[in-house]
Amino acid sequence: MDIQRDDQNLNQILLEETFYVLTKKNCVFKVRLTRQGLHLIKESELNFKEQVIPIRDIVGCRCLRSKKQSKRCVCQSITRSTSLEVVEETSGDLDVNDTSAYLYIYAYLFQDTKAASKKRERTIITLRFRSFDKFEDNNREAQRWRTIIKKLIKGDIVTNSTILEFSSSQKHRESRKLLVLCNPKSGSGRAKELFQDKVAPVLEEAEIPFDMYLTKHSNYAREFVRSNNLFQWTGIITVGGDGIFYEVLNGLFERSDWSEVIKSIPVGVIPGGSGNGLARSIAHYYGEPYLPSPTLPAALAIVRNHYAPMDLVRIETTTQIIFSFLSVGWGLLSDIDIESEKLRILGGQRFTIWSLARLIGLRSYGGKLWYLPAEVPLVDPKENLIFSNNIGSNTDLPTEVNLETKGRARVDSWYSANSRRSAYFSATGSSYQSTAEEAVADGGVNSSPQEKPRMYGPASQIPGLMAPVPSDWKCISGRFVLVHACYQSHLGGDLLFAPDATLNDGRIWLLIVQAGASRSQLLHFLLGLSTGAHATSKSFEGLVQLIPVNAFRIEPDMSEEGYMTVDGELVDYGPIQAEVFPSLCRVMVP
Ligand SMILES: Nc1ncnc2c1ncn2[C@@H]1O[C@H](COP(=O)(O)OP(=O)(O)OP(=O)(O)O)[C@@H](O)[C@H]1O
Repeated sequence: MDIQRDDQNLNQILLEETFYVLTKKNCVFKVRLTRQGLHLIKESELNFKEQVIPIRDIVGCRCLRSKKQSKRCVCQSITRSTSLEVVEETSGDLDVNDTSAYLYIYAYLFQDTKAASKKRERTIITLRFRSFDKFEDNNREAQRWRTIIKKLIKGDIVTNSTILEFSSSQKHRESRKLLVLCNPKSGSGRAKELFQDKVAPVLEEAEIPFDMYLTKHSNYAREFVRSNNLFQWTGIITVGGDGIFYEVLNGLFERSDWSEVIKSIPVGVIPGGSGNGLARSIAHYYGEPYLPSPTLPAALAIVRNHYAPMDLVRIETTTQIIFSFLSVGWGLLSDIDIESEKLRILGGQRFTIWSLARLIGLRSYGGKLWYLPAEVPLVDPKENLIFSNNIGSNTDLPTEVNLETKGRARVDSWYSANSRRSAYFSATGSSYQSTAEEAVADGGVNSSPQEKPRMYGPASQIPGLMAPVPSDWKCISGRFVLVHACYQSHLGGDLLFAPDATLNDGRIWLLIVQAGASRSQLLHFLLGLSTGAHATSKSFEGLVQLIPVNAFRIEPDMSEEGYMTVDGELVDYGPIQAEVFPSLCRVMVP
């Protein structure tokens, strides 16, 4: 019953208007706005067709006016079609003869024709309000639609009384401002361009301002978040790989006000590095198409104002405390990650080549592994694995839809609104801080790098690293090819490590491969990591264990040398322990 009421609520008509397509005789569109989305209902003499643009696919909308046409050159063909150019209503360049108000609605439609070809397509719907003689009246109508659409995108409650409230001249004002920290050296060194070309345009469409800082050196982002007043921003975005996110996260825990910050300021990630495990995992949990445009689900996550709690893992080594969001590694996978650094120039292929090299010169490491098995799952992972809100848009919309209200005689030859080709308007108040400029907003970033900052964060619930392990922990001792823990589904863009993991399942997924496996078995295991087959296929039984745990400790044989990594970053080789803190921070999700 509740569901039915919800459905009715979703389909309640909030706004409705009739528009016309003047190029097609007698083609009338009824456009309705409901909590579910924008309904384009085509009514012609012969048929009736409804297409819905779900609210969750809409990133933003803006009201514009048509631009004054530049004077015709005498040599210009009079038959050349003039495309509509639009400007802000405050522009001195507007066409005063056209009193229409144009509402541009930007959407990224989810298309799920075949499971293999899920994708999002950018579409612009243009509604031309022209029923009144005066621009002010047309604009009031357009602004009313814009305000309500923006409220729905943000997830605000829209009632009949709020609609009335916004039918006056009240305009939507954006209250968000983001801090963007970009590592220009990550991946192939194109993270800044990636942000400017792929993400900034979506933020502009959503009219979300941001301040962007480029990191100048390793640990820059960490120092930045540790020492600046973060409350001037409503969210922090990292652009780069998992390394820059790791810096930001640990910088947050070096603040005495960490608890308030992680509760009130969500973090988001734009994948631009060579290791993008977190971004890939978030797209996976929410059923968002990741390839060929990995930045799009991340950009949508930022504009949608949706946050989800994420587990963090507190790591203790003999020298430091770390807060980790992705992984702890010892053995084969860490060796490949760290030692292939010297082949960086090869891009992603470095991992494949070094995997083969490491299989030929296979190593194992002696030591002890203790773990505390996870109790009954906090949530059923199967229920939670893919949480997709994607309503297939069921649309066959072109990339532009231009509709107008009936009204005054046409004053221009209309069509071709902003499209993929369009230049973007600058978002109000956004700033780019170049590498040449001082990035220090509050003057604190470069202060005393020698001083080791204190790590705050929640207190450990398990005995310290040097204390005996509790009796209910299990122990495996011997030689290991690898022990790798991960708390996300994906360890990297194409490594499906823990197929059942979710953002906040309260679990660490511990992968154990003991010595004794043949090279060919290990080759199959490494190949299986790309699809998750290592965890699901029976052929790996006895070779590979994937155990959900709440905490673990590794004590390597210190007479041997090796690598240990946390979130892909090298840490001191030696005893290490980890415990999960469920839902400790909030991340932006699509
Ligand atoms: N301006 C900079 N110059 C050099 N190194 C930087 C700079 N900014 C950040 N770093 C360091 O680069 C490291 C890797 O960053 P990131 O994860 O963003 O990219 P990546 O390509 O995925 O890296 P990797 O493949 O090494 O994990 C981080 O540990 C960070 O400390």
